[in-house]
Amino acid sequence: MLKVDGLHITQGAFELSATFEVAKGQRVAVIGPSGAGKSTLLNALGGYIDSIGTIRVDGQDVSTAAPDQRGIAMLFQDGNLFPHLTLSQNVGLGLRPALRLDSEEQAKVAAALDSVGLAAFGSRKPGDVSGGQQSRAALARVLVQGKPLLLLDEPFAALGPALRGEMLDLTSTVARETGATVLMITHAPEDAERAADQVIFVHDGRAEAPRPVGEIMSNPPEALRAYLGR
Ligand SMILES: Nc1ncnc2c1ncn2[C@@H]1O[C@H](COP(=O)(O)OP(=O)(O)OP(=O)(O)O)[C@@H](O)[C@H]1O
Repeated sequence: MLKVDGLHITQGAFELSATFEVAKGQRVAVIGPSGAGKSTLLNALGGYIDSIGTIRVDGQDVSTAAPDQRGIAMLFQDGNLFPHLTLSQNVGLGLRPALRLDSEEQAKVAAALDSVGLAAFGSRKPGDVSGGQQSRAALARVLVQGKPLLLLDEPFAALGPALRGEMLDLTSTVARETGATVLMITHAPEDAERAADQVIFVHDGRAEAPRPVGEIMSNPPEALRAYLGR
């Protein structure tokens, strides 16, 4: 579903290489030391920074495509909700930046809000809901786009453990329902064990091919063991 071949990214003095494949519907945790290049990898896949090499999504070469033409939706760490817009409007931005939605698009927004348990909260503004509800709205904005590949850059890092777990489970549920493939950066190995099928370990200038989460966590390679402190 995602095929990355000879990807090479340069950011100042930092360089990262990656060659890997991810099958459709897989939930993949991206882990590795701070500064290893996890965000850089996702930003390059999403088309937000330049890279060389080939990125294929569902068989289509999107290496030079604009971010909105890649079949990819990305959720950033802070969720980026606009405080002056309602949750519905914030979700609607995922469909149409100008926010003039037709009735079909409005129905999609309502369905996305419903899928994250916010059906009754669409008319509220971010400041009038809890942090967890804000996270749900940000997730809904990604879901409403209906893209086959979701890239999540530590979207729930600011939440407490219980809420974070809840959001991870919700992400898993909606990914399963929609058949979306998910790549999710996390610093917490327990998040990977809870919500991922596979792990991409990023270190020493490269992103390794995904390995099953149980296998890599129970028998971590040396560099991962050092990172995990085990
Ligand atoms: N615009 C930039 N110009 C130059 N170097 C950059 C730029 N953005 C990031 N870097 C460098 O690229 C490297 C990888 O950064 P990146 O944010 O991808 O790491 P990360 O693994 O996501 O880290 P963290 O876990 O701390 O968020 C770092 O050394 C960082 O300083």
